[in-house]
Amino acid sequence: MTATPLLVAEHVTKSFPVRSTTLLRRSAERVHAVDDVSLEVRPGETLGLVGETGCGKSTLARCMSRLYDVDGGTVTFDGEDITRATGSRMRAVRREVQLVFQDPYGSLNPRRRVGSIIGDPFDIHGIGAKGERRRSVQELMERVGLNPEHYNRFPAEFSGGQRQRIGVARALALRPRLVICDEPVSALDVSIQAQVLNLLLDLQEELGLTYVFISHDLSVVRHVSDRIAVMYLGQVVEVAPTEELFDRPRHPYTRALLSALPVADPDVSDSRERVVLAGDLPTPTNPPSGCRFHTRCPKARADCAAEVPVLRRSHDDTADHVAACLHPLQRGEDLGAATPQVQDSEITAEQDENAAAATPEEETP
Ligand SMILES: Nc1ncnc2c1ncn2[C@@H]1O[C@H](COP(=O)(O)OP(=O)(O)OP(=O)(O)O)[C@@H](O)[C@H]1O
Repeated sequence: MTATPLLVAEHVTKSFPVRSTTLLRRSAERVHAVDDVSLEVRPGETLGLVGETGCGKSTLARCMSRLYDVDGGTVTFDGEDITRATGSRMRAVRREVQLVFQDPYGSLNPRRRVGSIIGDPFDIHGIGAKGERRRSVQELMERVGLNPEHYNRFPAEFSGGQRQRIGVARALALRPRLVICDEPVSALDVSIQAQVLNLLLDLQEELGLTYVFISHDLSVVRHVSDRIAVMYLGQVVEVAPTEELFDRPRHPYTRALLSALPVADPDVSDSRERVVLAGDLPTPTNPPSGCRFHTRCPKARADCAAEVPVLRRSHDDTADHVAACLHPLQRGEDLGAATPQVQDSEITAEQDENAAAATPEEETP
C-alpha cells in the first residue's frame, strides 16, 4: 500500500503580472508560471522536481509551502487543506514546512552573526528562553557539521558549503517534517556539492524528513530522489520512480532531457536514442495551445496542437508512473503491462500505423 501523502497539490495554478517596461502602463499580460499541477509528496521520500530554467519549479515550491497564495487549486498538508490557512494554522504550517534556498550568499544577512541567523525561527515563533536558544542553535550547528564555537562569526567568515549548512540548520530549527530544497547545491563547487548532498541525506535518515528537491541538474536529482516529477512550461509532464524514469522515460520531453545527459564512462559505447529539441522554449506568457511541448516535440502530430492526449494508469503500487503524453509511437500499448523500452528504429512502419490508430482504454479526454 502506498502511504498517505504528506502533501498534495491539486490543480495548482499560479500566474504573475508581466513586469512592464514602462512605468506609466501596467501590462495586462500574465506569466503562467504554474498551470494545473497535481502532485503528491509521500512521507519520508525525496521527490525530485526537474525541468529547464523558468519552467515553474520554484513557483510550484513556493505554492506548496504557502509562501505564495495559489490562484487556483488546493494544497493539502497532512490531510488538512491549507490553501487558505491563516493565523495560528498558518504558523503551524510554517513550522512544518521549511525551505532551503539556492543562494547561500544572498539569503544570509552579512551583518548578523550566524548564531542569531540560525536562531531566527526560535524568535519568530517565541520558542525557548535565551540561554536555551543558544544551546539549541549550537546543537543545530553541530548536527549540520559546523563548529558550535563559531556561533558569533559573520557569514563572510564561512565558505560557500558552510553557508549552505547555515541555511540547512536554520531550516531545521523548528523540526519541520517537509523541507523543500530549491537548487540547494547549484551555487556550490562540484567538490562541495557532494558533501552538502550527503549531509541532506544523512539528516533525512536521522530526522525522518521528507524532501522536495528542485534542480535543473538531472544527475544530482537522480542521486537523491525516490521519485522524480518532470516539469515543462508550468506543467508536470511525467512522474515516476527514479530508476524507472531513467530506464523507461515515456514523455518525449523527458526522453529529450535524458538523452542530453553525458554518459558516466566515456569508454562505454552510448547507444541511447538522441533527441534534439527544435526551437526555443516558448514564453510562459503565451504558452502554445494543446500540448505545450508540441512546438518542440520531435514526435508531435497535428492533433497535439489541439489537445493533450492524457493517458493514465490506474493508481496502484506497481503502476506509479504517470505521463501527460506518451511517446506517440507507444500510444497503442497496454499500459497495465510493463512497457518495453523501444528504440525508434525498432518500430516498423506497420506498428507505427497501428499505434497511431489505436485508442487505448486508459485514454481520458
Ligand atoms: N515574482 C514573479 N513575478 C513575475 N514573474 C515571475 C515571478 N516569479 C517567477 N516568475 C516567472 O515565472 C516563470 C517560472 O519561474 P520559476 O522561477 O518558478 O521557474 P524555475 O523553473 O524555478 O526557474 P529557475 O530554474 O531559473 O529558478 C518564469 O517565467 C519567471 O520569470
